Order: sequence, then structure tokens, then C-alpha cells
Amino acid sequence: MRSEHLPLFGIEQAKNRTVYRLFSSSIFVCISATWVYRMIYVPERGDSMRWTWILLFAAELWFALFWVLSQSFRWNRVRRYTFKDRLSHRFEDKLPGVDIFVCTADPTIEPPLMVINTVLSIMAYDYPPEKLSVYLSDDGGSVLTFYALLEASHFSKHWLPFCKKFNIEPRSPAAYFANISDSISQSTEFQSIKKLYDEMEHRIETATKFGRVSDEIRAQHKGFSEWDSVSSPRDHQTIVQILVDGRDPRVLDTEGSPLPTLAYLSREKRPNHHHNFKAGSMNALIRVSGNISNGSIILNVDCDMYSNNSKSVRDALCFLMDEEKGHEIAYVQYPQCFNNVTKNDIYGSSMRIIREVDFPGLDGIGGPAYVGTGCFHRRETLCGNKYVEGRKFEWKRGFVRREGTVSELEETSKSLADCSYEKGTQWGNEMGLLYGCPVEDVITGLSIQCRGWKSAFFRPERIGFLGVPPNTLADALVQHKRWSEGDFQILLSKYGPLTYGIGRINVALQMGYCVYTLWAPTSLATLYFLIVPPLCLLKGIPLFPKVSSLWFLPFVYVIVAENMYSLFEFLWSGGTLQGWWNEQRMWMFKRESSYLFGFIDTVFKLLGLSNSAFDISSKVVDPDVSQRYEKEIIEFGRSTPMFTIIATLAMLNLFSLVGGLKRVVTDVEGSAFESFFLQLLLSSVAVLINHPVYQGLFFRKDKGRMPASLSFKSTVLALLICLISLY
Ligand SMILES: O=c1ccn([C@@H]2O[C@H](COP(=O)(O)OP(=O)(O)O[C@H]3O[C@H](CO)[C@@H](O)[C@H](O)[C@H]3O)[C@@H](O)[C@H]2O)c(=O)[nH]1
Ligand SMILES: [Mn+2]
Repeated sequence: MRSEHLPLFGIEQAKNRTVYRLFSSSIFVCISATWVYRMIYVPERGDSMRWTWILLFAAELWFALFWVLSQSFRWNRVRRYTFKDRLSHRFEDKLPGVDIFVCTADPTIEPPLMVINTVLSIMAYDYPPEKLSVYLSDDGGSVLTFYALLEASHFSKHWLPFCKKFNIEPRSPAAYFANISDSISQSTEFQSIKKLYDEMEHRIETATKFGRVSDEIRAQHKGFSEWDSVSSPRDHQTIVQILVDGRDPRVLDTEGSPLPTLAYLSREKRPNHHHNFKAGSMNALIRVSGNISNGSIILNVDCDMYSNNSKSVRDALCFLMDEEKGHEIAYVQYPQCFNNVTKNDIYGSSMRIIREVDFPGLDGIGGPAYVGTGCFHRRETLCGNKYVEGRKFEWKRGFVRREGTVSELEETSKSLADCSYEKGTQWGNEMGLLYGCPVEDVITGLSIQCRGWKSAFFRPERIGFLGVPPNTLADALVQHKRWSEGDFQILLSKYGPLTYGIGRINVALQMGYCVYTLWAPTSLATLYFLIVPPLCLLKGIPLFPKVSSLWFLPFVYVIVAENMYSLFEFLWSGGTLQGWWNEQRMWMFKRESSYLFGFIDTVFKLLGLSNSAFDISSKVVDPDVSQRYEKEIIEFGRSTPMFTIIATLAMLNLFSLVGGLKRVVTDVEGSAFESFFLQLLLSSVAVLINHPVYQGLFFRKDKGRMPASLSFKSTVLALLICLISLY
């Protein structure tokens, strides 16, 4: 084979697929057997238990459906790898322009220092700097963020040559300095760059602390004058400032190499104009960058997701530029990874199974979803192009420079980010990121796949991007509320995987999307399971087959085999036993609270009673909270409706378990244990897994405990429910 015909990437299929398929068929057979049991033993008409039974069957059917859908992830997992040397060899001088977007929205929960660390890590990619442009979109319209970016533009002149000279990783200064080896820290170059960074950090922190920039600093750049007319983050004109003009031959780093272009954008905001959250800011970025650098590849990252691997652009291009297959791929998604997840991941924030199983699985059946960060898109496909069989991309042209002075470019860019610009256009509908959904990313990715494109999921050995996960329980639950609500809305939207998706994406991919879009309604089946069987246990009504009955076997097989498999999968993905247990707890918490609220909010939205919001996740932690996080102690600390539900259900299962045990102990015939075994098992597991909740309610003294009022409320509520059900 001649070298120009060698592919730029390869795909490897997971092993042992046949074994898994046999195993999952055995589970399916047993699940079907449980249905037969439910149908045979349904109580007669007129029996008070009839509806309890039928609804329990419905809940079980729902979980079975969910299980079937999630098999799509496990059917054909793949792993991709790249050949970057071939890319350089064939394409080095034809590499395309790459525009990188960083989104931030609030300087208090997304500190400017963190934001510019992300920006610096991205400016330092191993890629020709004249072809790289970095845009920071600031929905917070904050002068502090602008100031930090200005500081970063100066510091980059020292930082980029340092990164390249010593070939360091990661290239976020904060992350790099936090983990350095001794040998390098002795060199003078290291000492001096560290000093520069510390001084910059100090200046930015000072400004952040006072909430303003001094007049002295304001005099450094004309851009500050824009804030003279900013009245609030929600009411201001568009601000576009090009801080580094990569085209200018006089703008060089300390080693005389060119720098990437760096621009600040804060789109116009007006109180009476809906800004569509991140989707709105991404669309403004697409247009403004199109006017300034017009790179044909777009990477976007959340402001906390710094680049941990300087080769990511080249890796992504191996997929997009491959002569044989590249023209089918619209985007390359990297997994979302986090850098301060504790060993056993109490909030399940590392999303291990999604990263190691779901997405590699989606990749084998048409391509992963777009998850909003760490994703390389083609500009054309993001702007609504359809896939045309056989049409290839022209890379020969490489990259064209824009004409015009910096101020001309800034001036012409402004109107592109004004509120009125999108009126009467297809932006947010057929073009750019879609509006109206709290998960703008997933719905946009799905719409791209529905236009015929494939996508690729890439997990390099060295993680591509690292961000900050939610580090309190409340934050994690709120984030999942937004996701489940958004995903559920996709199901009901024009782009529903079960409606619009038919014939546009393959059946397995439709099934895969359904798993996420059905998160919200799953809360109902979960609540049923956490409430009804325990109450029936308390009242002495058996709902599952006796231990001595043959029908018991399929139930037990499904329960044991599925849980063993899930544990095995978790350990195989690099997790710990305790981590798996924590993940099960979060599974339950989310379905009791986040998904329920996501479901309710969607219903309200359908009835026109409310609008979806985008609650931004906090990326800062109070030191006290952070200490508990490190020790893996769950953070409650507040009284919220979500915690009330969690605590009440924990108490309810505790009371039922006590009642059920009493029944078994006092039972003279000795058949109670047999009849209630599965209900006792269910409540015991619920109680064991809720152990940290009881601790938070009654035993902890620290600030992260449940407030006393909540302990009282949930106990009374649970008692009331038990009493009402008994009489
Ligand atoms: O009005 C807004 C709101 C948010 N953001 C930015 O969007 C990003 C993601 O927000 P975050 O609060 O961190 O949400 P997460 O739940 O962590 O984000 C995940 O889920 C979102 C969709 O719900 C996606 O947009 C994100 O890319 C994905 O990482 C951040 O950089 C924000 O600054 C904006 O630019 N404008
Ligand atoms: Mn985030």
C-alpha cells in the first residue's frame, strides 16, 4: 500500500461480544418469565390489591424496557485510535484553521483565573499558532473576566514558548504547577515562569476580591472603556475585543514565534430579549469567529475544561481529514473527564459507565451524542449542512486569512452578536445550536446525525480535557435535573429519536438516545418501587413469589445477575467496589429527586406554565465543604425539596423494614420470611444504601448535616404515610 492510502485512524471492536450476548439473552428470558408470573397471578377484579399489582407490573415493564434499550450500548462497543504521524506527513502544510470557543457566564462561580487557565491551555496546543484562534464568550459581561483575559494575553508570550521548549503537559499553568517533578522545578526558566504566573495570579485575585479593576489597569487597554456603558450583565451592548491579532507580524512570543489569535466577546444582552443561554452564546461565537478567522474546524469547551493533552487538535483531525472515511464524520467528541474526583466518587460525577460503555457503544452504532464540551465540529455541519453521499471536503485550500485592521474586524463583528441579528433567520432552528432545550448540545448533535452525518468518540491514552465536577450533592442533583429535563424534552420535540429519528438514524442509535431521553419518567417507576412494596411489607401484603416457589428463580436470577454484571462492568472500567455502591446510591437519589423534578418541570412547560432555565454549576468550593468532599462525606447542609424527598423515602423504608422484621420474628407459622423475602431484601438494600442519609439526619454534627428541621419534617412525613397506609 502506498503511504497516501494508509488510513489516519483505526477502529477496534470490543472482545467477548458473543459471551455478553448469550448472557443478556439469559437475562431477557428470565425477565419474560417474571411477566408471566405477574400476568398469571394478577388479583381478581374487585380485589383491593388489583391496581397495586398492575402498577407494580407496569413499573417492572418500564425497567425491562429500559434494560432492553440500554443493550444498544453493549451490542457493539468500539475503540478508536489515530495515526498522527501520517497526518503530519501528508497534511502538515494543509492543516485547516481551527477556532476554539470557551464559554463562561458568571465570574463568581466561574472564577476568571480558572477561565484563563483553560484559555492558556488551549492557546498552547501543539498546532501552527497562525492557524489557531481562541474566543472567549463571556455571558457574565464581566470586566474582571476581560481583565483576566488581557493578563493571559501577556502571559501567553512567555507561557507558550515554555510549554514548547520543555514539551510539558498539561498546559494549563495552574494544573501544571500543582503537579511538577522536582528536577524541572530547579531550573531558572521554571523559576521565572512560575514567578510571572504567581504575580499575574495575585493581580487577578486582587481585582476579583475587590470586584473591580483599578484605574491604572483600565489605562492599559482601550477595551475597558466599553464598560462605561454597561449597566448590568443582563443589559449591555455587544463587546468584541481582539487582544492578540495572530496575523500581525509584530505580535510574537518571547522566542519570536507567532501567537494564536485571542478575542473576547460578550454578546448584547437586553432584559426583554431571551438570550438562549449557552446555545445563544455559541451561535454568536460561530458568526463572530466566522468574520474574524473563519476556521473550518470548531472546538468548544466549557470554561472549566482545560486541555490536558496538547495533541488533541491533531488527533481530532485524523478523523476529520481521513481520505477514506473522514467526509462522513461531522464531529469528534472527547469524553468529559474531571480532575478532582475522589477515589470512590461519592456523587458518581466521573460518569464512568457513560464514558467506558455507553459512548463507546454509541460509537459502534452511528456515533456518540454531542455533550457540549471537548467536541470538534466542522463549521459547515454545525451550520446546518446535510450529508451528501460521496461529497468530500477540500483541504487543499487550507486556510485563508481575513483582511482588515483589528478595529475594522471588531466593528464588523459587533452587529453579528446583537440581539436583533437573529430575527427572521434560521439561527437556533436550522442553523447553529438549537434553541429552547436545556441540553442544547445533545439535541444539536442528534439533529446533525439526523441529517445523515456520523460522529466519532475518542478516548486517547492521555485524557484530552479535564473539568470541575459538581462537588456538593445539591449541585449534582440540580445538574441532573437540567439534563433529565432537557433530554426528556428532546423526546417530545421535533427531533424526537422515536419520531424524527425514524429512517434518519439507525434503530440501535434511536434506542441509545431513548435511554437518556427517558431518564425523567423513570423517576415514577423508581418512586413506586421505593414506596409501595415497603408499605405492603408493613401491612403484610406479599407482592413477589415465595422463596420455595419456582417463580422465585427468575426474579432472583435477574436481580443477582444484573447487579453482579453491573459491578463487574464498573470494576472493569477502573472503578472501586465502594465507588460502585456510591454510584447505586446516586442512581437512586437522582431518580427520586432530579428526574422527578425534571419530569414535573417538563409537564409544566408543556402546559405553558413555566420556562426552562439553565442553572449554571458552581466551580468553586468553600474550604469547609471541600474538606468533607475530600473525605467523601456527603454534603447536605440545606433544606431543599429534593433532600426532603430523599430523607422521607429513607425513613419510610426504615420503618417498613422494622415493621417487616417484626412480622417475621413474631410469625408463628414461619411462612412470613418466605413470602416477604424479596420485599425485605428491597427495603434492606434501601436502608443500607441510605446509611449516609440517616447519619446526616441524626448523627452528624458538622455543617454538612441535614438541618434539624428537615430531620423532623421527614420523620413525621414518613410516619404519616405509614399510618395512613395501615388504616
Ligand atoms: O447562559 C449561559 C449558561 C451557561 N454557559 C456556559 O455553559 C457551560 C456549561 O455550564 P455548566 O454550568 O458547567 O453546566 P454543566 O452541566 O456542567 O454542562 C454540561 O451540560 C450542558 C448542557 O446542559 C452543556 O452545555 C455543557 O457543555 C456540558 O458540559 C459553562 O462554561 C457556562 O459558562 C453560558 O455560556 N451561558
Ligand atoms: Mn460544568
